[in-house]
Amino acid sequence: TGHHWGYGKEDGPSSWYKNYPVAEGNRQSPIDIVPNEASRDRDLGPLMINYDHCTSINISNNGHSVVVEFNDSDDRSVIKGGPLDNPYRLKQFHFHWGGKGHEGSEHTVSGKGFASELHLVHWNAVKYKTYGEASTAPDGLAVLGIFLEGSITDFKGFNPKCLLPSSLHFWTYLGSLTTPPLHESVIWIVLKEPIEVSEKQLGMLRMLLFTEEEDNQKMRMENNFRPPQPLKGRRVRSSN
Ligand SMILES: NS(=O)(=O)c1ccc2c(c1)[C@H]1CCC[C@H]1[C@@H](c1ccccc1Cl)N2
Ligand SMILES: [Zn+2]
Repeated sequence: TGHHWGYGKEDGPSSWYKNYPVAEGNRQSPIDIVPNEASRDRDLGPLMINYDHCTSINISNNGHSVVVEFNDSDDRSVIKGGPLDNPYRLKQFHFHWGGKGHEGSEHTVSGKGFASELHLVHWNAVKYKTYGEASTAPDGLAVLGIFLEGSITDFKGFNPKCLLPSSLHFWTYLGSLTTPPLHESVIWIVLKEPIEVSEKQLGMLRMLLFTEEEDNQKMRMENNFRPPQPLKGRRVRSSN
């Protein structure tokens, strides 16, 4: 199924274009966000996030990240408002992280990275019948990106509701999946305020192992982040 890809020297982000030519497309993610080049857009209403009745199904290691899947058979956990014309259903969340310090997030802010980045993945169930169909449509997915930075506080478990920072101010732009198949189907919403997690929690993410399918040797899963991609004339909007 599909081509093997990873974050190593041979199969990492700089080689993805070979099997996924869209890697060189016009709306690739992540990007470097430059706050004072973002345009404040008064038409951007507030983000409305309702995870009150979210039901997580499982937590798994898909070989590229640790993923928590949710029941998306109805609109119990949705995000709407902001740049979105419809409610988008929560499907899963996962993380990207680095081996140390301020490397590990996918988006950067004026060139500054964070220790990790949480992606809450939602799909447009109003316009599309399945997640798979939405994942290839230009307005099919909405991913909420939240920066994690190391500090002494803990975050309590994986309930996405308590993973949100106090402020829902955000940047938004049209982009793509940050991993193969790199579909240009994501409306990105990146929160300005990072959440704080403890070094212990970050250490846990860094401890996760994944297997190399072929030679089945254990490899450390870290630095599972794609570097920022060319903006190619796209506008980044900012909530007021
Ligand atoms: N980092 S990210 O937030 O830009 C992101 C968000 C959603 C998805 C992906 C990456 C990729 C990575 C694993 C699965 C694949 C995709 C998907 C899942 C199931 C079926 C089809 C597809 Cl394309 N879902
Ligand atoms: Zn991701």
